[in-house]
Amino acid sequence: MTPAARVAAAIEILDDVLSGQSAEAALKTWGRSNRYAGSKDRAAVRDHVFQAIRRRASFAWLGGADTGRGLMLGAARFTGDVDAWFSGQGYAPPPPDVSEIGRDLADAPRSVRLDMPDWMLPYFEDALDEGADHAMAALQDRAGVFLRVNRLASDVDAVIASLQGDGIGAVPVTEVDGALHVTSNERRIAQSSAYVSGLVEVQDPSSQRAINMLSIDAKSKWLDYCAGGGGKGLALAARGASVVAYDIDARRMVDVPSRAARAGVTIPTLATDELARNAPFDGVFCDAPCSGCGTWRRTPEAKWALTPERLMTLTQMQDDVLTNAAPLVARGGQLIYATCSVFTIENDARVAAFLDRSPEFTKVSHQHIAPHSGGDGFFVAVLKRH
Ligand SMILES: C[S@@+](CC[C@H](N)C(=O)[O-])C[C@H]1O[C@@H](n2cnc3c(N)ncnc32)[C@H](O)[C@@H]1O
Repeated sequence: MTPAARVAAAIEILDDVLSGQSAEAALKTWGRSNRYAGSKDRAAVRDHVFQAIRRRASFAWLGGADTGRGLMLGAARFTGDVDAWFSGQGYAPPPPDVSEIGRDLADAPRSVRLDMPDWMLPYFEDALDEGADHAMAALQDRAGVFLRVNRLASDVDAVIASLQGDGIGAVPVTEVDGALHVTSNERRIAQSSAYVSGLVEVQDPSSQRAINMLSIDAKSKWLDYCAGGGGKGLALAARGASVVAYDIDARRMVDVPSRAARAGVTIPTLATDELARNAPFDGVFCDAPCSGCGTWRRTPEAKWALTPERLMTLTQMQDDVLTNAAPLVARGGQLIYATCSVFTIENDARVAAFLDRSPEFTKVSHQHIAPHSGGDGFFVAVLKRH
C-alpha cells in the first residue's frame, strides 16, 4: 500500500469508530476484508487510527470536520503531508475542496489544543498545577514500549544483549531499576527469545517504579487484589514475594498462570469465597479500577468516553476495593492502593476517606507520577495496619 492508500484506509476505519465501533473491532473488520495488506501496512494504518483518536479534537479543528476524512486531513495539515496524502492519484483520497477549510490551532480553545474534553481540565489542574498542560500534552502522542527485566532469571545487561541478538534495541530507563525502553523493532518483542524464555515482561516504568519503592521481605505472603492479567503480581513475585491473585472478574485472570510459568514462578488464582481462608497477607496490592487517565496514550478512546457520572462510579468502586481488601491485611502488614490515574478524587481523596473510616491504618508514603515522566501517570500509596 502507498502511504496515501494507508490514509484512505484510516479514514474508512475512523468513520466506523466515530459511528460507535471500538477501534480494535473496526481495525479487525478492515483487516479481514483487505487481506492483501501486509503487516507493515496494518501497523501503519493502526498508528494513523490511534493517533487520530488521541488528537481527535485538534485534528478535527485543523481538518474542518469530526469525520474520518476531517481527522486525517487535520493529521496531514499537522504533519505537512496534505499534498502527499490527499493527491487523488491512485488510491489516495481526493484533495481538499474549498469547503474543507482548516483553522489555525493557535485560535483553538485550550481543551482543543490539548485534546482533552473540556470538563476534565479542572481535574488535571487540581492534581498537577503548573504541570497540567504538560501532562495533557504528553497524552497526545504514542507511548513507548517498556520492559521489566525478570530479576529472578536475568539482569539488565544480559537481557539487552539477548534482545540485540534478535535485532531489538533497548536501553535502561534512568532511575527505574530493571526497566528497559525498547528503541527499535518493538513489534518483534513477543517473538524474541528474552520474552519467550521469561527474562522480560512488558510493563510500564511507572508501575515498576511503584513496585520498586515497596519494602518486600523474601517469601512474604502477598495478594494481588485487583489482579487483571497479573502484571503487578508478577512484579511482586520477581521481588521474592509469594503471591496469589484475585480479581472480582475471574475471566480477567485467565493469562495469569501461563505468564507466571513463563517467569518461573507460581501465582495461584483465588475465587471470592477463598479469600478469607487464605488471609491474612503481609501485603495486599490493590491496583484499583480507575479512569486510567494516566494511560490514555495507550487507550485514547477511554479519554473521550469518560463522563463525570462514570468518574463518580469509579470512586465508589475504589472505596469498595479498599474496604474489602483491608481485613485481609495482617497486623503490621501493608495495604497498597494504586491507580493509573492522576486525579486527586481517585487518589489522595480515596486514601484520605479510607483512613478516616479505618483508624487501624496509617499512611507510610505515597508517590504521584505524572504522565510526562517517561512512563504512564500513576499513583501509589503505602498504608500500614497496626
Ligand atoms: C486496573 S485493573 C488491574 C490491572 C492489573 N493489576 C494489571 O497489572 O494488569 C483493575 C481490576 O480491578 C478489578 N476489580 C474491580 N472491582 C473490584 C473489586 N471490588 N474487587 C476486586 N477486583 C476488582 C477489575 O476487574 C480489573 O481487572
